Amino acid sequence: MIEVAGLTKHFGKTRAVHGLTFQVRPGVVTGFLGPNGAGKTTTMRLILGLDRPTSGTATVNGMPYTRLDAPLQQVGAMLEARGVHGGRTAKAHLLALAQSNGIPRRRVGEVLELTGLSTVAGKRVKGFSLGMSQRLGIAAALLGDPKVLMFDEPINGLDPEGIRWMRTLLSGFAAQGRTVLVSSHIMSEMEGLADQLIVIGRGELVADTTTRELIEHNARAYIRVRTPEPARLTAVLTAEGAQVAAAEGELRVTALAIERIAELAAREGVPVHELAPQRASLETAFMDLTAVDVEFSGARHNGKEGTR
Ligand SMILES: Nc1ncnc2c1ncn2[C@@H]1O[C@H](COP(=O)(O)OP(=O)(O)OP(=O)(O)O)[C@@H](O)[C@H]1O
Repeated sequence: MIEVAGLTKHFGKTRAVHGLTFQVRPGVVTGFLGPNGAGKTTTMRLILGLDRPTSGTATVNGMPYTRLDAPLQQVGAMLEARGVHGGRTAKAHLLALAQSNGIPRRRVGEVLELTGLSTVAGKRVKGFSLGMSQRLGIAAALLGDPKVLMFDEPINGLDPEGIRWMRTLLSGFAAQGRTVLVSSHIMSEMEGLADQLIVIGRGELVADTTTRELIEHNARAYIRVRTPEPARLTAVLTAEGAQVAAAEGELRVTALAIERIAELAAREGVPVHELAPQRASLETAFMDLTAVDVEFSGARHNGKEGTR
Protein backbone atom coordinates (compact mmCIF):
# COMPACT_ATOMS: atom_id res chain seq x y z
CA MET A 1 0.00 0.00 0.00
CA ILE A 2 1.24 3.47 -0.90
CA GLU A 3 -0.30 6.43 0.90
CA VAL A 4 0.20 10.04 -0.03
CA ALA A 5 -1.34 12.75 2.18
CA GLY A 6 -1.29 16.47 1.50
CA LEU A 7 1.91 15.94 -0.45
CA THR A 8 3.41 19.19 -1.69
CA LYS A 9 6.68 19.93 -3.46
CA HIS A 10 7.60 23.35 -4.71
CA PHE A 11 10.78 24.06 -6.69
CA GLY A 12 11.14 27.80 -6.22
CA LYS A 13 8.00 29.24 -7.80
CA THR A 14 7.07 25.96 -9.55
CA ARG A 15 4.36 24.02 -7.76
CA ALA A 16 5.39 20.57 -9.00
CA VAL A 17 3.04 18.80 -6.56
CA HIS A 18 0.38 20.52 -4.50
CA GLY A 19 -1.74 19.03 -1.71
CA LEU A 20 -1.90 15.58 -3.28
CA THR A 21 -3.77 12.87 -1.35
CA PHE A 22 -4.38 9.33 -2.61
CA GLN A 23 -3.85 5.67 -1.80
CA VAL A 24 -2.56 2.92 -4.06
CA ARG A 25 -3.99 -0.44 -3.05
CA PRO A 26 -2.68 -3.96 -3.58
CA GLY A 27 -4.17 -6.44 -6.05
CA VAL A 28 -4.84 -4.04 -8.92
CA VAL A 29 -2.78 -2.09 -11.42
CA THR A 30 -3.11 1.61 -10.69
CA GLY A 31 -2.36 4.03 -13.51
CA PHE A 32 -0.84 7.37 -12.58
CA LEU A 33 -1.83 9.75 -15.33
CA GLY A 34 -1.19 13.33 -16.18
CA PRO A 35 0.04 15.49 -19.04
CA ASN A 36 3.76 16.26 -19.34
CA GLY A 37 4.94 18.23 -16.34
CA ALA A 38 1.91 17.32 -14.21
CA GLY A 39 4.12 16.12 -11.36
CA LYS A 40 4.12 12.32 -11.73
CA THR A 41 7.89 11.82 -11.54
CA THR A 42 8.18 14.26 -8.66
CA THR A 43 5.48 12.37 -6.74
CA MET A 44 7.26 9.06 -7.34
CA ARG A 45 10.57 10.54 -6.24
CA LEU A 46 8.94 11.82 -3.07
CA ILE A 47 7.45 8.38 -2.36
CA LEU A 48 10.95 6.90 -2.77
CA GLY A 49 12.52 9.47 -0.47
CA LEU A 50 14.69 10.82 -3.32
CA ASP A 51 13.34 14.32 -2.67
CA ARG A 52 12.02 15.92 0.50
CA PRO A 53 8.45 17.18 0.40
CA THR A 54 7.79 20.86 1.07
CA SER A 55 4.93 19.55 3.22
CA GLY A 56 2.73 16.48 3.56
CA THR A 57 3.71 12.83 3.72
CA ALA A 58 4.24 9.79 1.53
CA THR A 59 4.46 6.32 3.05
CA VAL A 60 4.96 2.79 1.81
CA ASN A 61 3.44 0.06 3.95
CA GLY A 62 2.81 2.70 6.62
CA MET A 63 6.37 4.04 6.80
CA PRO A 64 8.28 6.80 5.01
CA TYR A 65 10.60 5.09 2.49
CA THR A 66 13.73 6.33 4.25
CA ARG A 67 12.72 4.53 7.45
CA LEU A 68 11.98 1.15 5.81
CA ASP A 69 14.19 -1.79 6.76
CA ALA A 70 15.62 -3.44 3.62
CA PRO A 71 13.74 -1.04 1.28
CA LEU A 72 14.46 -3.03 -1.90
CA GLN A 73 12.60 -5.98 -0.39
CA GLN A 74 9.56 -3.77 0.19
CA VAL A 75 9.47 -1.44 -2.81
CA GLY A 76 10.79 -1.96 -6.33
CA ALA A 77 10.92 1.04 -8.61
CA MET A 78 12.02 2.00 -12.07
CA LEU A 79 12.20 5.74 -12.58
CA GLU A 80 14.82 6.15 -15.29
CA ALA A 81 15.44 3.15 -17.52
CA ARG A 82 18.62 4.63 -18.97
CA GLY A 83 20.15 5.43 -15.60
CA VAL A 84 22.36 2.31 -15.50
CA HIS A 85 26.18 2.39 -15.74
CA GLY A 86 26.71 1.47 -19.44
CA GLY A 87 30.04 -0.33 -19.10
CA ARG A 88 28.61 -3.14 -16.98
CA THR A 89 26.85 -6.23 -18.20
CA ALA A 90 23.21 -6.69 -17.23
CA LYS A 91 24.14 -9.51 -14.90
CA ALA A 92 26.98 -7.57 -13.24
CA HIS A 93 24.64 -4.64 -12.68
CA LEU A 94 22.03 -6.83 -11.00
CA LEU A 95 24.66 -8.73 -8.98
CA ALA A 96 26.09 -5.48 -7.63
CA LEU A 97 22.60 -4.33 -6.64
CA ALA A 98 21.80 -7.66 -5.00
CA GLN A 99 25.06 -7.72 -3.07
CA SER A 100 24.73 -4.22 -1.70
CA ASN A 101 21.20 -4.94 -0.57
CA GLY A 102 21.66 -8.34 1.06
CA ILE A 103 19.70 -10.14 -1.66
CA PRO A 104 20.79 -13.73 -2.53
CA ARG A 105 22.69 -14.16 -5.85
CA ARG A 106 20.25 -16.74 -7.17
CA ARG A 107 17.62 -14.00 -7.40
CA VAL A 108 19.63 -12.40 -10.24
CA GLY A 109 19.08 -15.44 -12.46
CA GLU A 110 15.40 -15.48 -11.55
CA VAL A 111 14.72 -11.86 -12.46
CA LEU A 112 16.75 -12.14 -15.68
CA GLU A 113 14.53 -15.08 -16.62
CA LEU A 114 11.36 -13.28 -15.59
CA THR A 115 12.16 -10.27 -17.75
CA GLY A 116 13.35 -12.29 -20.74
CA LEU A 117 16.94 -11.04 -20.46
CA SER A 118 18.75 -14.34 -19.78
CA THR A 119 20.25 -14.55 -23.26
CA VAL A 120 21.70 -11.03 -23.09
CA ALA A 121 22.76 -11.20 -19.42
CA GLY A 122 26.46 -11.08 -20.41
CA LYS A 123 26.09 -8.10 -22.76
CA ARG A 124 27.13 -4.59 -21.84
CA VAL A 125 24.20 -2.37 -20.95
CA LYS A 126 25.35 0.49 -23.19
CA GLY A 127 24.41 -1.59 -26.24
CA PHE A 128 20.86 -2.15 -24.98
CA SER A 129 17.83 -0.90 -26.87
CA LEU A 130 15.28 1.16 -24.95
CA GLY A 131 13.08 -1.92 -24.61
CA MET A 132 15.93 -3.94 -23.15
CA SER A 133 16.81 -1.12 -20.77
CA GLN A 134 13.18 -1.04 -19.62
CA ARG A 135 13.34 -4.78 -18.96
CA LEU A 136 16.58 -4.36 -17.03
CA GLY A 137 15.03 -1.59 -14.95
CA ILE A 138 12.14 -3.89 -14.15
CA ALA A 139 14.51 -6.77 -13.35
CA ALA A 140 16.28 -4.50 -10.85
CA ALA A 141 12.96 -3.48 -9.29
CA LEU A 142 12.02 -7.14 -8.86
CA LEU A 143 15.29 -8.20 -7.23
CA GLY A 144 14.05 -7.94 -3.66
CA ASP A 145 10.72 -9.60 -4.57
CA PRO A 146 8.90 -6.52 -3.19
CA LYS A 147 5.19 -6.26 -2.54
CA VAL A 148 5.07 -2.70 -3.88
CA LEU A 149 6.13 -1.85 -7.43
CA MET A 150 6.38 1.55 -9.03
CA PHE A 151 7.31 2.23 -12.64
CA ASP A 152 7.63 5.65 -14.29
CA GLU A 153 6.53 5.57 -17.95
CA PRO A 154 7.47 1.89 -18.43
CA ILE A 155 5.70 1.66 -21.78
CA ASN A 156 7.28 4.74 -23.28
CA GLY A 157 9.28 3.78 -26.37
CA LEU A 158 8.28 0.11 -26.43
CA ASP A 159 7.14 -1.62 -29.61
CA PRO A 160 3.69 -3.30 -29.68
CA GLU A 161 5.14 -6.65 -28.65
CA GLY A 162 6.98 -4.98 -25.76
CA ILE A 163 3.76 -3.25 -24.68
CA ARG A 164 1.87 -6.55 -24.67
CA TRP A 165 4.63 -8.12 -22.63
CA MET A 166 4.59 -5.26 -20.13
CA ARG A 167 0.81 -5.47 -19.77
CA THR A 168 0.91 -9.19 -19.03
CA LEU A 169 3.74 -8.71 -16.55
CA LEU A 170 2.03 -5.87 -14.67
CA SER A 171 -1.36 -7.56 -14.43
CA GLY A 172 0.45 -10.72 -13.27
CA PHE A 173 2.05 -8.77 -10.41
CA ALA A 174 -1.32 -7.36 -9.40
CA ALA A 175 -2.88 -10.84 -9.52
CA GLN A 176 -0.18 -11.95 -7.06
CA GLY A 177 -1.54 -9.34 -4.65
CA ARG A 178 1.17 -6.76 -5.17
CA THR A 179 0.65 -3.00 -5.24
CA VAL A 180 1.44 -1.73 -8.75
CA LEU A 181 1.69 1.97 -9.62
CA VAL A 182 2.55 2.82 -13.20
CA SER A 183 2.74 6.30 -14.68
CA SER A 184 2.04 7.51 -18.17
CA HIS A 185 1.20 10.70 -20.03
CA ILE A 186 -0.38 8.71 -22.86
CA MET A 187 -3.88 7.71 -21.95
CA SER A 188 -4.40 5.02 -24.54
CA GLU A 189 -1.56 3.09 -22.91
CA MET A 190 -3.58 2.77 -19.75
CA GLU A 191 -6.72 1.51 -21.40
CA GLY A 192 -6.78 -2.23 -20.93
CA LEU A 193 -3.92 -2.06 -18.44
CA ALA A 194 -4.90 -0.09 -15.36
CA ASP A 195 -7.93 -1.01 -13.26
CA GLN A 196 -7.69 2.06 -11.09
CA LEU A 197 -6.63 5.54 -12.16
CA ILE A 198 -5.14 8.48 -10.36
CA VAL A 199 -5.16 11.49 -12.66
CA ILE A 200 -3.21 14.65 -11.85
CA GLY A 201 -2.91 17.99 -13.56
CA ARG A 202 -0.53 20.75 -12.49
CA GLY A 203 0.44 18.83 -9.39
CA GLU A 204 -3.13 18.48 -8.14
CA LEU A 205 -5.50 15.54 -8.03
CA VAL A 206 -8.02 15.59 -10.87
CA ALA A 207 -9.57 12.12 -10.48
CA ASP A 208 -9.15 8.98 -8.38
CA THR A 209 -11.48 6.34 -9.77
CA THR A 210 -11.74 3.10 -11.71
CA THR A 211 -10.84 3.21 -15.39
CA ARG A 212 -14.39 2.25 -16.33
CA GLU A 213 -15.97 5.00 -14.26
CA LEU A 214 -13.57 7.58 -15.59
CA ILE A 215 -14.58 6.77 -19.14
CA GLU A 216 -18.29 6.55 -18.40
CA HIS A 217 -18.50 9.78 -16.44
CA ASN A 218 -16.14 11.98 -18.34
CA ALA A 219 -16.39 11.18 -22.01
CA ARG A 220 -19.65 11.08 -23.87
CA ALA A 221 -20.37 8.27 -26.24
CA TYR A 222 -22.40 8.99 -29.39
CA ILE A 223 -23.84 7.20 -32.38
CA ARG A 224 -22.22 7.99 -35.71
CA VAL A 225 -24.71 8.22 -38.56
CA ARG A 226 -23.81 8.75 -42.21
CA THR A 227 -26.64 9.60 -44.54
CA PRO A 228 -27.00 11.45 -47.88
CA GLU A 229 -29.92 13.34 -46.33
CA PRO A 230 -28.52 14.75 -43.08
CA ALA A 231 -30.97 17.65 -42.80
CA ARG A 232 -34.04 15.41 -43.09
CA LEU A 233 -32.68 12.79 -40.68
CA THR A 234 -31.68 15.49 -38.18
CA ALA A 235 -35.24 16.82 -38.20
CA VAL A 236 -36.68 13.33 -37.68
CA LEU A 237 -34.30 12.47 -34.82
CA THR A 238 -34.54 15.78 -32.98
CA ALA A 239 -38.34 15.50 -33.09
CA GLU A 240 -37.85 12.32 -31.02
CA GLY A 241 -35.67 14.10 -28.47
CA ALA A 242 -32.25 13.25 -29.85
CA GLN A 243 -29.37 15.68 -29.82
CA VAL A 244 -27.70 15.82 -33.19
CA ALA A 245 -24.45 17.49 -34.14
CA ALA A 246 -23.10 17.57 -37.68
CA ALA A 247 -19.35 17.09 -37.97
CA GLU A 248 -16.93 15.86 -40.61
CA GLY A 249 -19.60 14.61 -42.99
CA GLU A 250 -21.45 12.67 -40.31
CA LEU A 251 -24.13 13.15 -37.68
CA ARG A 252 -23.24 12.56 -34.07
CA VAL A 253 -26.33 11.53 -32.18
CA THR A 254 -26.82 11.34 -28.44
CA ALA A 255 -29.86 10.86 -26.21
CA LEU A 256 -31.48 8.31 -28.52
CA ALA A 257 -30.90 4.54 -28.70
CA ILE A 258 -29.25 3.15 -31.82
CA GLU A 259 -32.24 0.84 -32.48
CA ARG A 260 -34.61 3.81 -32.39
CA ILE A 261 -32.42 5.76 -34.85
CA ALA A 262 -32.54 2.81 -37.27
CA GLU A 263 -36.32 2.42 -36.90
CA LEU A 264 -37.00 6.11 -37.48
CA ALA A 265 -34.74 6.25 -40.54
CA ALA A 266 -36.49 3.19 -41.99
CA ARG A 267 -39.95 4.57 -41.21
CA GLU A 268 -39.17 7.88 -42.93
CA GLY A 269 -37.34 6.21 -45.82
CA VAL A 270 -34.07 8.07 -45.16
CA PRO A 271 -31.11 6.09 -46.50
CA VAL A 272 -28.45 5.33 -43.90
CA HIS A 273 -24.94 4.37 -45.01
CA GLU A 274 -23.47 3.88 -41.60
CA LEU A 275 -24.80 3.57 -38.06
CA ALA A 276 -22.15 2.92 -35.46
CA PRO A 277 -21.82 3.42 -31.71
CA GLN A 278 -18.68 5.34 -30.82
CA ARG A 279 -17.23 4.28 -27.52
CA ALA A 280 -15.86 7.03 -25.38
CA SER A 281 -12.14 6.46 -25.09
CA LEU A 282 -9.88 7.05 -22.17
CA GLU A 283 -8.06 9.58 -24.33
CA THR A 284 -11.21 11.70 -24.67
CA ALA A 285 -12.01 11.36 -20.99
CA PHE A 286 -8.51 12.45 -20.09
CA MET A 287 -8.51 15.40 -22.48
CA ASP A 288 -11.80 16.59 -21.02
CA LEU A 289 -10.50 16.24 -17.47
CA THR A 290 -7.15 17.88 -17.89
CA ALA A 291 -8.05 20.41 -20.57
CA VAL A 292 -7.45 23.29 -18.18
CA ASP A 293 -4.51 21.61 -16.49
CA VAL A 294 -2.03 21.19 -19.32
CA GLU A 295 1.03 23.11 -18.33
CA PHE A 296 2.74 23.27 -21.67
CA SER A 297 1.12 24.20 -24.89
CA GLY A 298 2.17 23.85 -28.51
CA ALA A 299 5.85 23.51 -29.25
CA ARG A 300 7.10 22.97 -25.73
CA HIS A 301 4.68 20.14 -25.07
CA ASN A 302 5.52 18.43 -28.31
CA GLY A 303 9.20 18.97 -27.80
CA LYS A 304 9.12 16.95 -24.59
CA GLU A 305 7.36 13.93 -26.05
CA GLY A 306 9.33 10.75 -26.02
CA THR A 307 12.53 12.24 -24.68
CA ARG A 308 12.89 9.59 -22.00
N1 LIG B 1 14.46 19.34 -9.81
C1 LIG B 1 13.58 20.20 -10.29
N2 LIG B 1 13.82 21.53 -10.23
C2 LIG B 1 12.93 22.43 -10.70
N3 LIG B 1 11.73 22.11 -11.25
C3 LIG B 1 11.44 20.81 -11.34
C4 LIG B 1 12.33 19.79 -10.86
N4 LIG B 1 11.74 18.58 -11.07
C5 LIG B 1 10.56 18.83 -11.65
N5 LIG B 1 10.36 20.16 -11.80
C6 LIG B 1 9.16 20.80 -12.37
O1 LIG B 1 8.05 20.27 -11.70
C7 LIG B 1 6.96 20.06 -12.59
C8 LIG B 1 6.54 18.60 -12.57
O2 LIG B 1 7.53 17.79 -13.18
P1 LIG B 1 7.47 16.20 -13.24
O3 LIG B 1 8.72 15.75 -13.94
O4 LIG B 1 7.21 15.67 -11.89
O5 LIG B 1 6.21 15.96 -14.15
P2 LIG B 1 5.74 14.66 -14.89
O6 LIG B 1 4.28 14.56 -14.69
O7 LIG B 1 6.58 13.50 -14.47
O8 LIG B 1 6.01 15.03 -16.40
P3 LIG B 1 6.62 14.19 -17.62
O9 LIG B 1 5.52 13.32 -18.13
O10 LIG B 1 7.00 15.27 -18.58
O11 LIG B 1 7.81 13.47 -17.09
C9 LIG B 1 7.44 20.55 -13.93
O12 LIG B 1 7.04 21.90 -14.07
C10 LIG B 1 8.93 20.46 -13.84
O13 LIG B 1 9.55 21.38 -14.69
